[in-house]
Amino acid sequence: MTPAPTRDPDHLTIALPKGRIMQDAIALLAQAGLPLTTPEASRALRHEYPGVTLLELRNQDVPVYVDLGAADAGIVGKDVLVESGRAVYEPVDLRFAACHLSLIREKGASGPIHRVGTKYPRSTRAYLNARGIPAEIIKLSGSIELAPLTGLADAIVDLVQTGSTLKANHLEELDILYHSSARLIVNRAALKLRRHRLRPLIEKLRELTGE
Ligand SMILES: Nc1ncnc2c1ncn2[C@@H]1O[C@H](COP(=O)(O)OP(=O)(O)OP(=O)(O)O)[C@@H](O)[C@H]1O
Ligand SMILES: O=P(O)(O)OC[C@H]1O[C@H](OP(=O)(O)OP(=O)(O)O)[C@H](O)[C@@H]1O
Repeated sequence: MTPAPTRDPDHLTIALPKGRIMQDAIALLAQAGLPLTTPEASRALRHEYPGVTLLELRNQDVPVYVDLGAADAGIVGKDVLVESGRAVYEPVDLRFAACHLSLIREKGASGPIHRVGTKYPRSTRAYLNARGIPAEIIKLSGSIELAPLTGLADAIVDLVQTGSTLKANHLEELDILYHSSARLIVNRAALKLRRHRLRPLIEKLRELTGE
C-alpha cells in the first residue's frame, strides 16, 4: 500500500537521476512551466525552487522514491522502471534517452548460451524463460561488454544506442528485448492530493512530446 504523502499539497517533489537523463529532464520540466534551472555544481542532493523540490538520485532509486511517496513524480528510463518491478503510474513517454535493450554476443559466436552477463537480471530472466533458454544470469554493474570478451559469459543483455560500443568491442546484436526511453512516473496518492499541480504538468508534457 502506497502511503499518502503528508507534505504541503501545493508543493511538488520530483525525483531525477543524476547522469545522462538529468539535464534533458530539467530542460523539459522547465519547458512545461516548472520554475527550474540546472542546479549549481555542489554536493547538495536536494534543490529548492518556488513550489518545487528536486531530488538527485541514482537511476534505480527513482521508482522507489516515487512508489513509496517520498517523491510525487520522477523521470527515469523505461529499462530501469521495468527492472524495478514497481507498478507506478507512467503517464508520459518523454521520448529522449532512446535506446534498446538487446541480446549481444561476440561477432560470429554460435552454439548454446549457458551464461548471460547483465545489469538487467529481471528483463533477462523474462526473455530467457519465454524462449525456454535455461541459461545462468550473472549480475554485473557496468562495462558489461567485457563479459563475453573475457569468457565470463557467452552472451550479454545490455543497452544499445548508436552501436558504437558494440563495434568497438567486436560484438553483435542478436535480438532486441524492448525499446526504452525516458518516462514520467507519478505516485498514485500524490496524483489525487496534488491533482491541481500534477494534471497540468502531465498534459503539458504530453503536448510537448506529441503524445
Ligand atoms: N547510450 C545511450 N543512449 C541513450 N540513452 C541511454 C544510453 N545509455 C543509457 N541510456 C538511458 O539513460 C538512462 C541513464 O543512463 P546513465 O548512463 O545515466 O546511467 P548509469 O550511469 O548507467 O546509471 P547507474 O550508474 O546509476 O546505474 C538509462 O537507464 C537508459 O534509459
Ligand atoms: O550504442 P552506444 O551508442 O555505444 O551506447 C551504448 C552504451 O551506452 C551505455 O553506456 P554508457 O555510455 O552510459 O557507459 P556506462 O553505462 O558503461 O557508464 C550502455 O551501457 C552501452 O554500453
